[in-house]
Amino acid sequence: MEWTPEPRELADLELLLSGAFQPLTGFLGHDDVHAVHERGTLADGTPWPAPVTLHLPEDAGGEVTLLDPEGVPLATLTVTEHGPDGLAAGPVKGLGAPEHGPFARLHRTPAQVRDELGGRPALAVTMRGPLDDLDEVAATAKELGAVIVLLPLSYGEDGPGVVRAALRARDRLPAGTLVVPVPLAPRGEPEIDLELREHVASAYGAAEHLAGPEPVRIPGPPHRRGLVVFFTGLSGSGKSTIARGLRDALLELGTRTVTYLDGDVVRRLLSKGLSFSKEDRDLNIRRIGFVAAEAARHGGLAICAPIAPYAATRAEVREMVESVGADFLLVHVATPLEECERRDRKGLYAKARAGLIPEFTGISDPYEEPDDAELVVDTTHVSVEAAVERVLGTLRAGGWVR
Ligand SMILES: Nc1ncnc2c1ncn2[C@@H]1O[C@H](COP(=O)(O)OS(=O)(=O)O)[C@@H](OP(=O)(O)O)[C@H]1O
Ligand SMILES: Nc1ncnc2c1ncn2[C@@H]1O[C@H](COP(=O)(O)OP(=O)(O)O)[C@@H](O)[C@H]1O
Repeated sequence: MEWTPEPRELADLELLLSGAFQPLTGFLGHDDVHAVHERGTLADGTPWPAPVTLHLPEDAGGEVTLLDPEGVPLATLTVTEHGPDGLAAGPVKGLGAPEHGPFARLHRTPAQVRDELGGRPALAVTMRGPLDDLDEVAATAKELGAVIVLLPLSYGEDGPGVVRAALRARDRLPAGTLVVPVPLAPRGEPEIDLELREHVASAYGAAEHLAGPEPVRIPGPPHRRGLVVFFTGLSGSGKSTIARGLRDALLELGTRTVTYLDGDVVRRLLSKGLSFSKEDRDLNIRRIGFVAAEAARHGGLAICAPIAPYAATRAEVREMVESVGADFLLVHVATPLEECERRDRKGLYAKARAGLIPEFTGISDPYEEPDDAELVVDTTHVSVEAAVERVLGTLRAGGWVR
């Protein structure tokens, strides 16, 4: 079978294939993960600081071809173990796919770098942001008589920026300084992260390792940050009416760019042909989330108003949006079913009751009430203007709109 791992898993795969995670040659199984957690070693006692794991779907086994998000086969995994938690272990073998992505031309395997060093001692500096003390790096290298190898840890959105910082630093360090991006995803705990960086540095031939300072992250002010306002609620609850009112109010203010993902337009274009089965609804919501996150990635404000009946799928969209550095605001339009049905603007509830529309949300299909909404609006006794004003008030209070 074929499988596309998550971005973090793909980053680990690249390090397994390049040899940067030596002595590992594949994803870890239960016993190794357990030993790593308990003792900071693999099950056989080899020091190793962090779990390197992969989740596969239940039915996976045997040989699995691992693909990148664009479908390019990267490696084969021979599954030797597949636990009930989905964790799959086994050795990986690269398929020689050409690397792409920003600064791919700078990537080199540890063996290539060790070759280039030709036995000279190396001082590796792993970086997640700009280096604040280049003099110290230069002095340490001089003391050791070592070549400086800058290893920008290029995983994630900030990756290209870290590589640029390394290239700038190289220009101010002694001639011969190397820059080799390494897509090492950060681990949750700083000490584990540091230990893993040590391992990677020594794989690249370093006699000594310096860890660059953690980047200082100053998030932009909320009115410049991307934002997705995501309305959820039953059909007829008032999502589209409030969403349109919000869009118009924002356009009148003129302080933010607005992308409005109208539910009907989505179903006519982006999600044309999808049904109202759980699977298709989930796909519809993921598509909406994907487009909204792209709009928010560069500081835009996106408004979406689908029913989005499933909590897990809404959570996925929240995650997608937050992973691009934007904010996510869930607005539950909590108008009760009786009121939606009384309004029955499109006559759909009557048809659903008569059994003419199967799987109709609230009648013959589930709606999972959110327990994580930033704002809840029941429109039963509220005017449209007042409902819009409540959302706008939340945006003003959070500083997203000025
Ligand atoms: N079976 C069934 N269940 C619910 N809704 C149905 C169904 N069939 C058609 N419709 C019409 O489709 C609109 C909901 O589409 P969404 O894309 O928002 O739904 S979902 O989020 O994918 O669940 C919804 O529009 P709104 O009234 O604007 O919510 C309905 O008019
Ligand atoms: N406070 C309110 N906010 C939003 N809609 C309201 C409100 N009060 C009454 N309505 C009416 O409820 C209906 C909601 O329909 P719509 O916005 O299409 O809902 P949905 O998009 O959730 O299916 C509209 O006819 C609208 O005029």
